[in-house]
Formats: sequence, C-alpha cells, structure tokens
Amino acid sequence: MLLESIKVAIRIRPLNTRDLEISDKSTLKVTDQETLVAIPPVEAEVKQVKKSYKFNWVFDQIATQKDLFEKTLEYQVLSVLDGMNVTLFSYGASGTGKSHTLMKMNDDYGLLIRALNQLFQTIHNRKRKIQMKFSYIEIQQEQLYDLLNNMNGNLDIRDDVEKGVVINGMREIDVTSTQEVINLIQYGKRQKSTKQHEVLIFTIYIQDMVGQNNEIQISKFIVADLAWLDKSGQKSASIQVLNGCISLLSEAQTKKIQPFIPYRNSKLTKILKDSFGGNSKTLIIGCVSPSVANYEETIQTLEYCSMAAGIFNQGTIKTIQQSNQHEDIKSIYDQLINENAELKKQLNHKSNQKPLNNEKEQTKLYEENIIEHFNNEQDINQSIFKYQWEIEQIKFNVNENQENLQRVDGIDRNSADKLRFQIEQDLKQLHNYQEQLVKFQKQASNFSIQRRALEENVNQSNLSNSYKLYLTNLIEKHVLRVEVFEIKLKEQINELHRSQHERIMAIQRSQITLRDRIIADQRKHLISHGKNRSVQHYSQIDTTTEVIDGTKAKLKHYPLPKVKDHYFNKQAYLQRKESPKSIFSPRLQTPLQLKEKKPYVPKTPHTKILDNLSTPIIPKSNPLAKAPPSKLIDSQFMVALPLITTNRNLSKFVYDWRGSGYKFVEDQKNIPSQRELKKVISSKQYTQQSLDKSFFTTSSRSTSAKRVSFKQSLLLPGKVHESPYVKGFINKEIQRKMKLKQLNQKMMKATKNK
Ligand SMILES: Nc1ncnc2c1ncn2[C@@H]1O[C@H](COP(=O)(O)OP(=O)(O)OP(=O)(O)O)[C@@H](O)[C@H]1O
Repeated sequence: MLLESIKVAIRIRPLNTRDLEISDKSTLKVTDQETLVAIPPVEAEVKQVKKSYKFNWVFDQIATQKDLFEKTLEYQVLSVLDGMNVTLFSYGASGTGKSHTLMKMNDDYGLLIRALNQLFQTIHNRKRKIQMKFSYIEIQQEQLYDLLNNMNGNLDIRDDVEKGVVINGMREIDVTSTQEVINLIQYGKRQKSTKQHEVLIFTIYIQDMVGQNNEIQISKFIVADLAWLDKSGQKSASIQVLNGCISLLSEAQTKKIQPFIPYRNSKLTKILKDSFGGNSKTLIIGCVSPSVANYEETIQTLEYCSMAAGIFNQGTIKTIQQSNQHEDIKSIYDQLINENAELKKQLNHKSNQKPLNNEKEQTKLYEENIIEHFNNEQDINQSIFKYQWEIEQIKFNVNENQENLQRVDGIDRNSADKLRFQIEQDLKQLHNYQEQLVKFQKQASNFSIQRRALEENVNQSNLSNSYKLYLTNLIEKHVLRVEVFEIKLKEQINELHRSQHERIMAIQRSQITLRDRIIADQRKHLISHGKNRSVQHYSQIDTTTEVIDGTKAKLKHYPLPKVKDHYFNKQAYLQRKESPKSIFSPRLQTPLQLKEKKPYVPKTPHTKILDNLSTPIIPKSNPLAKAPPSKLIDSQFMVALPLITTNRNLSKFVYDWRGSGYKFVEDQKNIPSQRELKKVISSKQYTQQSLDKSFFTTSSRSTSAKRVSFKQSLLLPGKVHESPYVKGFINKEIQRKMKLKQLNQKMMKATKNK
C-alpha cells in the first residue's frame, strides 16, 4: 500500500465580455506557481478579508492547455500502465472552463485527448500485452445511463473486492487509438442531455508476458466532467454529496480518525469512491472565474479544492490472479483478525464474570497507549515509503532525461532546454525528499526501544494475568501488522523497479530497431552510389569491396558514431557479421527525427563560406544543372556553390560531395573568403594552371577516369574555376549584358536628341 495525496491544480479562466461589462477587476491574484490570493470585491461584506490558498499548481489566465498537461498529468497518467488507478476530474462553478480544460476535442486539445495520445504512444512502445476498454456514462438525476448503449436503462453500481467499483451491464468497447475514442465520445454526446455529469472510464488490462504466472493487472483511468448545476438551475445534489465527502475526509486526515464517509448517498460519489481514500492517483482541476460577479462560487471552489488537496489515497496494484506471496500475507492478516476477535471474546467473557472496573479502565489506558504507538509507527513507515518511492521515481526520471538530453543536445535546442530545466527541478525535489526521508528514518530508529518499553510497562503493572495476556497479545498483533505492512511496501518498491527496468528495455529495443534502420538506409544508399563513382578521394575513409545482393559494390566506412553503450547493443550487431565500422549514422537521431528523413549535412569550413553566398537555383534544362551550381564572379571565373538543382540524382550526388567535401582540399584552413576570392581574381594571380594544380593534387596518381574533373561535374567548393562547361553560360551572360548596354546607350541617345 502506498500513500498518494490527491493533487489539485487551479486554473483561472480569462475574463469574458460579460464579466468585463460588470468590472475588469480580477478577484484572484497569482503570487507564485502554487499560490493565489483571493481579494474580495469592494461591494462584499466588510467581514471578508484577503485569503491566500496553496495548491500543487496554480495556472493563470494565460496558461495554455499544453502547459497544464505537461505540468500536471503527463507523467501521472502513465501510472495507469503500471497497474495504478488514475482519476482526473474537473471541479468548479458553471462556465468556469471545466469542459474546455478536460474535454476540448479540436484545435487546442484538452487534457483528455493529450492523455490518450500519451497512453497510446506508450502502449505501442511496450512489449506487454495491453488492452484498453472504454465506457462512457452519464449521471442524470441519480440515474446512471450508458452513453454507448442507449438500450441500457438505469445501471447499477456495486463494490467488488477484486475489481473495486463495478458498474453492472456497462458497455466496454476495445479501443486502440485516440481517434477511436473521439468517435465514440461524439457518438455518446448525441445521446447525452446537457448539464449532466459525464464519466469516461478507461479500463486497462495488462498481461505480463514475461512472468510465469500469467497475471493480468487491471487498472482504470477515470475522467469525470462534472456539472455544477442540475437541469433546474439548482446546485447539483451529487456535487453537494461530493462536497460533504471531501470535508469529512479532510477532517479525518487532520484529526487522524476513521470516519464514515457517505459515498453511497450519490451515484457520483459511489463511482469516485476509489478516487477518494481509495487506491487511486487523483488529479483535480479546480476551475475558477476571476470575475467580481462569481466571487462567492470562486471561494467555495477554492475552499473545497484546498480540503481535497490534503487527502491521502492508498495506492495498490490490483491483479486478477494473486501471486502466492500475496496469498500468504492475506492469510496471515486474516488469522490476526480472527485471533483478535477471539481475544476480545475471551476478555468480554472474563469481565462479565468479575467486573473489575478499575482494572478495566487501566487496561483501556494501556490499550490506547499501544494503539497510538503503533499508529504512529505505521504513519512514519508510510511516510518513509512514500519518500522512498518518490526518490526512486525521480532518480529514474533524472537518469532518463539525462540520457535523452545527450541525444538531443546540439540537435534540438528547445527540447534540450526543456530537459535541462526538468532535470534541474527534479534534482531540487530529490534533495528535498532525501532530507525528509532522513528525518523520518531517524524517528523510525527508536521504534524497537519504544516497543520494549511498552511490553515492560505491561508486565510490571498490577493487572491480573488475563489482562496482561490480552495486552501483550495486542502488542504482538500490532507488531505483526506493521511487519505485514512493511512486506507489502517492499513488494511495491520491487514492482516499481520491475516496471522501470521494463521501460529501459523498451527504450533499448527501440534504439536497436532504429540503428538497424539507419544501417539498412546507409547500405541502400551506398549500393546505389558506390557503383557509379570513385571513392578513391575519400583518402581518410576506409573503403572495401563487398558483394551485396549479387552486385559488387565499393563501400566506404565511416567511423562509428558515439553512442552510449547501453543504448547500442554491439553484440547484437556483430552477430549480423558486419564490421561495426561500416555503420554510418550522422548522429543518433530520435525516432521522431528519423521520420522526417532530413539529409544530414555536416558543417564544414566550406559550408560556412558557401552559406554566405547566395544560391542560384538552376533549372534542369540548363547545361549547368549537370554541374554543381556556381556563381559568376566575372566573365572568366566562377565559384562553386552548394547544390541546389531540380535534378534529383544530382542533388543526392552533391549531398555526398558536401558531406565529405573537405577531403578534396589540401589545406582546409586556407580556403579564401568571398572577398579574398574577388581580390585574387582581380589581381589575376590565380591562373588556370595553379587552380588545376591545387585541385588535382590529391588525385594526381589516379587514372583520369577516376579523378575529379569538370567533366565529372565536380567543382571545388569555394574556389574559382574556369570551365568549358560554363562557357556557354558565360557567353550568354556577356551577350545579355552587352545587349543591355546597347539598349541603354540607345535610350540615352534618344533622350539627348529630344
Ligand atoms: N482557459 C480558457 N481559455 C479560453 N476560453 C475558455 C477558458 N476556459 C473557459 N473558456 C470558455 O468559457 C466558456 C465556458 O467554458 P466551459 O463550457 O468549459 O465551462 P464549464 O465549466 O464546463 O461550464 P458548465 O459547468 O456549465 O458545463 C467556453 O466558451 C470556453 O471556451
């Protein structure tokens, strides 16, 4: 069992035109990300004063749906795939944006759609067999209707020991994508009357494919969009019951008592029973209006929400087939309960025989003392567990985010910044929790001494033996109860480790698939290009000849990219009988980026220069399209520029050429800038001969067929050339300029004559 406090986020909606007609003043002031102050309007009663409220999150008028999702639900909702129940509901007066926040299904999606996207994406990435079923119901004047089956009349709710709250006869439809759910909601909405509570239930069945005992975990994601008023415009009766339950639970929490909570008084609270005080991670979005006109309702919402924020739930993971260990614990527990009942019976019997009022009262005092001690012990153990759990989770998240950061750093600045921020926040939180944990552990270390003191007190008392026996048994019972509880907590932590491990495995699997894809892409690419072109020039890159699919192909081997070892299973790759050197991955890309399939163009000293030059786009019909495009500097020379042509083959070719362009140049550092080039050209220092020399030195020993030449349409990037290929172009250009000059002269003459 783990304790999980109900989380509450407050969202303030913007003032609308109706509000502005009354006043443009806001009654709410957000002071930080967790606090807001309610300022009574001037007309309000004198008694009212400013009041500050603290929640898990406060979102002001400008917060977006995305902000809300990322901060509140994004990670929490994934617990449902680890067997926890998750509940999300909105709470607040009419028109405060409850449906907008939860249910918006177009443009700026609400939390539901975002959560579903997240869930389905994760389900697709996981190896376990996960099935999701969707049910959609409406509560209308204490009657429950199935919106996916209008043949179903008023449905019945019952409590099931294994499955929790169950709605008899409710239709459950298998869903595999967000779109399917949207379609069903749209269908359901047609059956729905306005101003009613609607509840969406997603039941998740998870089969453990790895374990031997074939367990199926069941968990629920419940989303409730509540109506504040009923059809007659009165405050909904179910909301009033809900309010009652919240205040009783909150009171119980502060006074540490076990009260009776009237869940059964309304259908809504019956359904939400597990979400309050049950086994659920619950998130409440309290929606409020900042308008002067809605002040009363706003205060009501804030009061109930802050009460709800103090409630703790007990999270347990439910499985259909319990494991043996679980059975053992259950039987120990049952046995203890029976023993206790038996002892009580014996004691009653004895006390009926000889009423020993004084002794009885003394025993009662001892009893209270013992119970208080063990309640304290249990509370502290629960807190220790809660912090251990959170610490484990944060550590895992930090690790995961740090690895993600390594992958996106330098590629996607936005994501990297976001990750860095998240890591920083998590580390702060981690530090905080570790401090708390130490505090609680210190308190826990005194427990065994205190237990012994209790026993000694009982033994040294003047009580008769039967009372002493009762009290020592009581102590023993509680010791066992605490031990059973500790076993359960350890089980929970083990479960957490197991699910974290599974997540890492899933990531690794996707990394391997990704790398296989990169390798396959590269091979395809090399086969189609390796045949037509010499690879001699890549002097620093190894080349080999291999027979691939019956074709002899020259492959160039690029160095292996740096990838974190555990993300790259070298062993698995070597078993494919290839040298790891032959993989060329420009950079390990995230699966998302791979989808876009952007060619990777590394920044070389050339691209820096070339990027500064404007890039002409040359049509296919132009003879120049066969060569990498160039820029005319004067009638004799041109500078080679980076691609771009409409010819697909060429652009691929040039992409290769760009990718390794610096291999052609002897002295990379001395590539002239555009200004320097112009200077050189005007001083005519650069002759055709010197150009050729610098151009061909790296391939001087190779045959003319292989060497890079103008005939093969390759130009030296950033250098100046004279080429027969550009002659036609140049001549045309000169002709055009001359024509223009003649035309100008004609015009000038004509105007002079006038
Ligand atoms: N944060 C927001 N940003 C922009 N518009 C909002 C926001 N919150 C609410 N609105 C708008 O205010 C109007 C009322 O919102 P909505 O219907 O969601 O309220 P509600 O609380 O669900 O009301 P009811 O209880 O009557 O169903 C809608 O037109 C909605 O688009």
